[in-house]
Amino acid sequence: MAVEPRDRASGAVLLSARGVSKSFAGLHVIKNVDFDVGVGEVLGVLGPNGAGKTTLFNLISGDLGLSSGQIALAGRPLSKLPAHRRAALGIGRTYQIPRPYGAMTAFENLLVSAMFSAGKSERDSYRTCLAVLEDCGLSSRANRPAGALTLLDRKRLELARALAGEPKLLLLDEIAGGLTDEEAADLVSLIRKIQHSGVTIIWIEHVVHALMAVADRMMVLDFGSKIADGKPGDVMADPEVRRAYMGIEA
Ligand SMILES: Nc1ncnc2c1ncn2[C@@H]1O[C@H](COP(=O)(O)OP(=O)(O)OP(=O)(O)O)[C@@H](O)[C@H]1O
Repeated sequence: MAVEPRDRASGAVLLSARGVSKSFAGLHVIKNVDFDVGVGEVLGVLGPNGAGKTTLFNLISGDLGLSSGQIALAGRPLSKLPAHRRAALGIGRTYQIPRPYGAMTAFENLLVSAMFSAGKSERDSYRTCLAVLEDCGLSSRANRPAGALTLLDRKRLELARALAGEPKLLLLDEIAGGLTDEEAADLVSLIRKIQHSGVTIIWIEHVVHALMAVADRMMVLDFGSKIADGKPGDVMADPEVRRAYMGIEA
C-alpha cells in the first residue's frame, strides 16, 4: 500500500479524468471535467451544495456510469469496470452518510472490506483489521455493533472500512461534517497519517480549515464545471471561487 517518498515526488499520475460528463434525464450534473491526481497527493474538492462533487466520486468508484469521457487509474481505463472491480484495483471510498452493516461489529465490518476489496485470506485480514482499528482509534469498540456507535466513531469506522480494503486511492466524502472542532482536528491527524503512509486521497469537504490542513491541491466545482484547480491558498483567493462558494463579490 505504501509508496516511497520518491514516488510522491516523481509526479506520476495515479488517477486521470478527461472530458468527464454525467447527465440525469437531460440534467447536466458534471460537465466536461478534466483533472489528474498524482501518486501520494491529497486533492481537496470544494463546491456549493449540488455542484456535482459526490456524483464525481460515484463516477470514479463505479457507483455510477459516465455519460461521456474517460477515467483511468494508473493508465488503466475504468469505464467498463463495475464498482467491485475498481475496489479490487485499489479505489476505496467513504460515503457522506456512513453505510456500515449496522448489526455487524466494527471488526466484522472491516473484515468484509479486507476480504472482498483487498482479496485477502481470512487470517491475513484479521491482522490488517486489527491494525486499522488501532490506527483509527477504534480498538476498544471492535466488538460493538456498528449501529450502536457514536457519530464520530461511525465516521472513523467509515474511514476504517475503506482502509481495510488497502486502497491506493481513497475518496473521502464530507467525513468532517457534523464533528466538533476537536473531533475534526483528530480526524485531520488521522488523515495526515494515512497520507504519510503513501495513500493518494481525494477529499470532498465543506469544513474548509480541515481540508486546508492537509490538501496539496484544491479543485472547485460549480454547477458541474471545474472553476479552479491549484494550490490551496491561490484557489481560496480566486475571485470566482469566492463568489461561487462563499458568496463574496470581488
Ligand atoms: N441519481 C441521481 N438522479 C438524478 N439527479 C441526481 C442523482 N444524483 C445526483 N443528482 C443531482 O445532481 C446534482 C449534483 O448532486 P451531488 O450530490 O453530486 O452534489 P454535491 O456537490 O455532492 O452536493 P452536496 O455538497 O450537497 O453533497 C444535484 O442537482 C442532484 O440533485
